[in-house]
Amino acid sequence: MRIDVVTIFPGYLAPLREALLGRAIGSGLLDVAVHDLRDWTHDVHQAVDDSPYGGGPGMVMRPQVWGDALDAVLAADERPARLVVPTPAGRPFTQADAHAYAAEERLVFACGRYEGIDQRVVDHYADALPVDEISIGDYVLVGGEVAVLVVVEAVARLLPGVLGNPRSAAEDSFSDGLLEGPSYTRPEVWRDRPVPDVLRSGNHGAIARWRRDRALERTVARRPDLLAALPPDALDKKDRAL
Ligand SMILES: COC(=O)c1ccnc(N)c1
Repeated sequence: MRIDVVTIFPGYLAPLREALLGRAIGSGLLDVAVHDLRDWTHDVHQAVDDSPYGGGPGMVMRPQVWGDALDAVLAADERPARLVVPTPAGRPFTQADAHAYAAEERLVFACGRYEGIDQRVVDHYADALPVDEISIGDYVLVGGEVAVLVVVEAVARLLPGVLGNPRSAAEDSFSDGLLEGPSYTRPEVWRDRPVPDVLRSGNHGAIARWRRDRALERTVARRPDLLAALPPDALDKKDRAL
C-alpha cells in the first residue's frame, strides 16, 4: 500500500516512521510519502489560505494550491487512490473503515488547517476518485495531521505482516462489534488485587464465556450504541441472559 500525505507541517507526520509503522515501511509493506503543500505555492509568502467568502472568522485553504498539489501527487503513481480528508465535519471513522482502507492500493490524505479546505477541492476530485471526509471524533483539532496519524495507524496494523500476531487484529475491540473486556498479566496478585480465578483455570470454554460477558458488560455500560447496531443474530441466548 502506498500512502501520500499533503500537509503544511510535514514534521507532524514524523511519528509514522517510528516503531511498528517504521518497521512496516522498512519491510516494504507500506510506502509513505509526505508532501509539503507550500511546494505548490508560487508567491513570495507561499500563501495557502485566504479569507472566507461570506465573512466569518478564520481562513480557508485556497483551491488553486490544493489542486496543483493533488494533481501532482495523484499523477506520481498509477495505482488507483482514495482521497481522505480529515475534518470535524466528516463521517465518523470506524474500525470498519480501517478494514476497508486496508484493502486499498493507495490512500492520499489531504491535511486541512484553519477553517478547512475550499469545498470545491473535494467536489472536484470526487468526480474522478473516491473521496472520504472523515472525523476521528466529536472534537476539533488545529489540523488534520493528527487525525492522519490515527487513521494510518488503525489501517496499517491491519495489513498482513505488520502485526506480529494477526490474531491481535482479529480479536481486538470492535472486531465482534463489542468493546474488548479487561486484560490481566502477572503477578497473580498486585496490591491485594487478584487476577480473576477463571483466567487461571485452564478451562478455555469458561474463559471464553467470562471474556464475552465482560465485553458485553463494558459495551452496555460505555457504548450502548454499539449494541443497538449489532445484527439481530449477533447475541446468543447466553449473551442475552447476562
Ligand atoms: C482540522 O481537522 C480536525 O479538526 C479534525 C479532523 C478529523 N477529525 C476530527 N474530529 C477533527
